Amino acid sequence: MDPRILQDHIIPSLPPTAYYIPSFLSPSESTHIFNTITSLPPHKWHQLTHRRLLSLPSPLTGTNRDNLLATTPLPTYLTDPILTSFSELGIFHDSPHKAPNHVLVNEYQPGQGIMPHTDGPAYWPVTATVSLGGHTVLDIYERTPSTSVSTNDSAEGDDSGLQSNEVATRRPKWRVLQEPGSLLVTTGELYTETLHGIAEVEVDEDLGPEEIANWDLLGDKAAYEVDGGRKRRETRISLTYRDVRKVSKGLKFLGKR
Ligand SMILES: O=C(O)CCC(=O)C(=O)O
Ligand SMILES: [Fe+2]
Repeated sequence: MDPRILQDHIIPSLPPTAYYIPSFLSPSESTHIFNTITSLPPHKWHQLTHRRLLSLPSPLTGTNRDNLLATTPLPTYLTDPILTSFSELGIFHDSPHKAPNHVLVNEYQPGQGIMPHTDGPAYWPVTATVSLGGHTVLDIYERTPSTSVSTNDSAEGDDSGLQSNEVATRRPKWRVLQEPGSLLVTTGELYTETLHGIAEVEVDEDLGPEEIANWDLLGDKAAYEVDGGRKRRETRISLTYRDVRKVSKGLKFLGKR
């Protein structure tokens, strides 16, 4: 991470460290990537109960599901122009491969979300999330000794982190608003010591400076103020970029035809 470039984007009220950049992509770049993804054939997707998912270039393998079989590169709609911008910002500067090698693409309809979880040890502790389509609110929970935690392990559809009764009774400690075209980077203590999730609601409420940790960094506050801090969700696609620590090359003969 290059602190000189990113320091203007730190979300100050969160545990160290999260960075938020509104308008990371232009509207036309966002639309292009969104349309490319929504035009993919349905069979490519992994349908989960609460959302659908693509794990690219491939789902993690091995008993701990922590191993990336690097047989194919990431598709260009995920790399161009995003990886160039990441490298200019120095986001993966300290990571083992100096660049992300894995992307989870999550699509959420209004009313869909993801249970609180941690992103886990298979990845270098940096997650860079690009948001496309509609906005969302990421809820962040403090990790307590009694909290049962699982990792996002999304390829298997198991994204339970907190017990469901805990979710009902525990309020998130922080809320981060992710605008269309924005970039959110989570790392450090925030990555390892907190859980994050997205509530299954059709309308987000109480969007304002009191509740939203990155309110002062938003690109378009008016879009959330106009209806008194309420905003209806639309289809949102998130791209979560990570560097998987363990990479194994595919067996060469499998590539030959
Ligand atoms: O959609 C998001 O912004 C969050 C997704 C997420 O937490 C994950 O894929 O691990
Ligand atoms: Fe996650």
